[in-house]
Amino acid sequence: MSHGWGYGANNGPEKWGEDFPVANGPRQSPINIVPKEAQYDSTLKSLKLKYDPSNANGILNNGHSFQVDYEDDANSSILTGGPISGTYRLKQFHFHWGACDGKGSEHTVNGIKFPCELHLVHWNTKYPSFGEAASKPDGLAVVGVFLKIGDANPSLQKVLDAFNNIKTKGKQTFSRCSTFYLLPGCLDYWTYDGSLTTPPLLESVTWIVCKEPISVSCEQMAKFRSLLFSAEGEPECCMVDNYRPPQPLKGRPVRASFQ
Ligand SMILES: NS(=O)(=O)c1ccc(NC(=S)OCCc2ccsc2)cc1
Ligand SMILES: [Zn+2]
Repeated sequence: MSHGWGYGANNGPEKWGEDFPVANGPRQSPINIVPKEAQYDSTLKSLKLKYDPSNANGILNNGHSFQVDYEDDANSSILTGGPISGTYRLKQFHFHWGACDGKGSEHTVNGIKFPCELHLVHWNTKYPSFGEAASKPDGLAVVGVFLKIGDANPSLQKVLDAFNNIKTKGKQTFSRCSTFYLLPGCLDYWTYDGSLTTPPLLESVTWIVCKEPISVSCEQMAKFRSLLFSAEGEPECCMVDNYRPPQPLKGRPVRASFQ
């Protein structure tokens, strides 16, 4: 792949292995979750998420998705409990979505795709930085939340209202949005050992996928699809279908925090 990775025919997920051989590794993400095959584990703790909106740094169109970055120099927005031990700091959150409501999520459930999936990215504070943690098997923890079509999501709307300023790759703007309200009411989850779902595809992620989706309206999904992969002045390329398909489980256990 001579040019940067992306989601097109020439640089998409089927080609990533050329530059990132770990793409065919033993613990790649996402996966298809089959609830009946998940093992209930009564020792799994409940998720503890503490998010402080005041350390949100702003929203960036990074050319693959948009992400809301967080100040991660203190334990103000953290994940504890769940399947992890210790304290993981929120670094950013972002989404993956489709060109239509029938696809877009990275994880699937019984082969079902959701129109969108939220990823809340955290790193283990036993390491000095995200970059260090990203190369360790217990370095990262990503909380995945499915979005399903329904009522408009007021918490999401705060992020979408900033979209006119970040239409093209490289644009960023300020937004103070509270991550906490992007979480579902019930925090039952599945968990398994996996990887980043985009290059460099590092196998350092403890995945925590919430069973309960949050809602997003059709109009809000249309707003997601108004962003561009392309930079200002380049031929316009709509930011849609920025998801990697499920990868082989290769014998990994998927545990459930609920019966
Ligand atoms: N979709 S995902 O949640 O698996 C996910 C999360 C973070 C990233 N990458 C990030 S935040 O990279 C920051 C730069 C970096 C530093 C060391 S390795 C990557 C890629 C995919
Ligand atoms: Zn992601």
